[in-house]
Amino acid sequence: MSKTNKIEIILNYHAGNGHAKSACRKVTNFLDSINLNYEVHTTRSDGDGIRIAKELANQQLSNVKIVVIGGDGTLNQCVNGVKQSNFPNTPLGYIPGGSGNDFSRGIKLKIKDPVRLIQAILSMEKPRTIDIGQATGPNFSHYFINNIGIGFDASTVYYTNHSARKEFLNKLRLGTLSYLTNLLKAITRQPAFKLDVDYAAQQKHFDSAYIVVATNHPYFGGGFAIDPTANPFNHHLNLVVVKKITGLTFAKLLTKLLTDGSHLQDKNVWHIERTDFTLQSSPKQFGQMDGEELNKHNFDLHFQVNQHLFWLPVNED
Ligand SMILES: Nc1ncnc2c1ncn2[C@@H]1O[C@H](COP(=O)(O)OP(=O)(O)OP(=O)(O)O)[C@@H](O)[C@H]1O
Repeated sequence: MSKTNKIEIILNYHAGNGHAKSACRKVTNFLDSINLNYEVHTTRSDGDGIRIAKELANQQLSNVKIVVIGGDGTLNQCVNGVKQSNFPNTPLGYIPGGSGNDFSRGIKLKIKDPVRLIQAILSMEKPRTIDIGQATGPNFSHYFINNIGIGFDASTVYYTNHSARKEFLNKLRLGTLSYLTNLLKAITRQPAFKLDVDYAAQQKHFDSAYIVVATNHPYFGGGFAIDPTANPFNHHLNLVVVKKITGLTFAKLLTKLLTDGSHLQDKNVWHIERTDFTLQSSPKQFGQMDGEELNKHNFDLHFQVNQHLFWLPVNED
């Protein structure tokens, strides 16, 4: 790629409770200081990230880099927008500005400062290929950057989004605490449900699934490593199923998950790493995709690993 002449910024100023907005200001001040042309496209409502990214990708402007500033939900929308465009391989740059930022954690993005990151993005000659997930089913077809969860973690996302304390805790930069307090609420309310998994010509049935997460990298909920072995560069997705357990057994498992990741060895946890698998769950449960609510459904989804090109300075190790 030759010299970048313009940066098209897609900004969700709402993300991270002002964090994305302030990151964008730092980036645009820097771009002004080096006289590099840019345009800021702000998302105004749900779904805008898809629309704006699709429109920009369709323009196929040469010597232009598209850079997303927002949280995981915004990046999810922009990836889906580009994939829906006539040029689905259009690379995306990303400056994390959300409250959870699980994608940047999962790909081990080391540069945190927005100005240093835009400098690194500008200096990249070739985009980096990073795994993403793809989930398809009747009436559903989406790409995801982090994970899709059914049950417990999705209930936690639901209660967090509908909690009056979320904004307050986010203001204190305590988004993870907000997630944690609502996790306790989900423990008391999430029922067990039936789950069928099809993978590599094998079937596995669960009568009492409780946490089900198909994931591209280790993290969900703002830094909890649901599967420490997942790797966004190995061209596989991981699936973690935790059976319904209660009381002290659950408390012990949760402690393992929150501390050293040894929960994967627990007899109540099942996990696989595959290029694709199918999940069917019933009755209706909450779902989440990259931290965004999917509402309640009987899920019937085929998962497969996919890739996208990113202007992101990351390595596999
Ligand atoms: N102008 C806007 N006003 C309100 N909500 C918006 C606006 N633009 C986008 N959104 C919504 O913001 C949500 C995405 O937020 P995002 O995930 O990027 O930030 P976050 O939740 O702070 O970060 P993270 O997911 O990393 O914790 C989406 O639901 C999207 O529809």
